[in-house]
Amino acid sequence: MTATRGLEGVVAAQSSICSIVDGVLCYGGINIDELAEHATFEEVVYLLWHGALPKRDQLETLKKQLGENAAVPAQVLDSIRNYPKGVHPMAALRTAVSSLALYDQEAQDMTPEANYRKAIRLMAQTPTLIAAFARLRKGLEPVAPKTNYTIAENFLYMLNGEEPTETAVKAFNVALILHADHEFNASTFAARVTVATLTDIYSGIVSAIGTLKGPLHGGANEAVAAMLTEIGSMDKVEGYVRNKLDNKEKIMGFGHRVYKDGDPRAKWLKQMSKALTAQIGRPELYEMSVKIDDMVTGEKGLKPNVDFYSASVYISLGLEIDLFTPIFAISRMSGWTAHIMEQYENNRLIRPRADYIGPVNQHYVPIDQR
Ligand SMILES: CC(=O)SCCNC(=O)CCNC(=O)[C@H](O)C(C)(C)COP(=O)(O)OP(=O)(O)OC[C@H]1O[C@@H](n2cnc3c(N)ncnc32)[C@H](O)[C@@H]1OP(=O)(O)O
Ligand SMILES: O=C([O-])CC(=O)C(=O)O
Repeated sequence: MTATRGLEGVVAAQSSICSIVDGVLCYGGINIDELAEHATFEEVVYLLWHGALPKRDQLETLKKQLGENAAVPAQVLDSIRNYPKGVHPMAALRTAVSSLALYDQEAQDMTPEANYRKAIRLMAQTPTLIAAFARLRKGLEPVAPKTNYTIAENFLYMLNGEEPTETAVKAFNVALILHADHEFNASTFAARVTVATLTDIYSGIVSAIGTLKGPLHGGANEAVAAMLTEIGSMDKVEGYVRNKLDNKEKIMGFGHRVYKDGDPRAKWLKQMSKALTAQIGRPELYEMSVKIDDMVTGEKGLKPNVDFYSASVYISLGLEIDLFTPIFAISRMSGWTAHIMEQYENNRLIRPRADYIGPVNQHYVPIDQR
């Protein structure tokens, strides 16, 4: 038995949710470019969950269900009040989502209908949990969600306690669409492995959140923002990047396990970064990003992934850096729940083998003889 490091190139299961073929990303067979240009995030959620775009009444029903389920149980909100203020919001989200299960009467109901209702609640409540923690840690009261708002509107509204601008909602909607699913990425795979034991949907989502948090995955967008802050100005870009490359250190937001010729989502975020940084009067954030991109692409042949330009987009939207990965989680909740439901539909335990390379023919030695 020979191991494939990091399971590179291993096809682990069949799926009908999302495809990456020759660098083209599609949800339910629809190119991400068309969705980014025309769709709403709610349409994409429906597409991932049902395999087809919703008709008008189906979309209205889903929006109503999401709006009506956005408020979180009071017990969960109260427990968030007691979280240490300095913890990372992804750690807070991991615990908060886990605690949602404690107050969900249907948590252990494994019927497809109950799992679909839980997917709706998870999708609807994740933005509320994140916004509540983001406010409580600053000593501000949480803002209750509005039942008639979209996910993008509601999150920005709950976070800031004021009506979001049309520009912010539009940009946020596109960012949510672009991050919604990505076949067997690490966090989705973690979720599928977890629920393949036939445990509950919340357990799968907690695994996924913990997995997304890492800097090699979703956490990279925060690392990119930290890098832009550390660099600070255009004249420092070259020295910074050269130093990293010479020391063989990774530059966050570049490279990808699947895309070797560029991430199709990055061009959208690059375009948004250009427009939004100009609008807030900080074009240097975009210019520094482009210079880093040119150097890393030119010298290492590594292209920016979805996390690279999303950093300057989110900074432009006035979002705090440590909320970037939780925002990714809001979007990816749609994909995680879609994959969990697909896994349940045709389940088999996921259990690979290890290529054992440890010692053999050893014997038990009594403790005082070791
Ligand atoms: C939503 C997402 O999860 S997108 C990915 C977000 N993660 C990042 O942006 C973190 C930075 N990027 C990386 O760490 C990697 O490119 C990953 C994790 C995305 C992909 O990893 P892998 O497919 O395992 O590639 P791996 O890490 O083996 O890299 C292959 C080679 O490219 C180099 N490399 C890969 N990414 C980078 C990078 N960002 N900066 C510098 N060098 C890099 C590696 O050092 C390695 O070089 P070597 O062969 O000389 O040792
Ligand atoms: O697919 C991956 O490995 C990582 C990624 O881009 C994502 O999860 O969006």
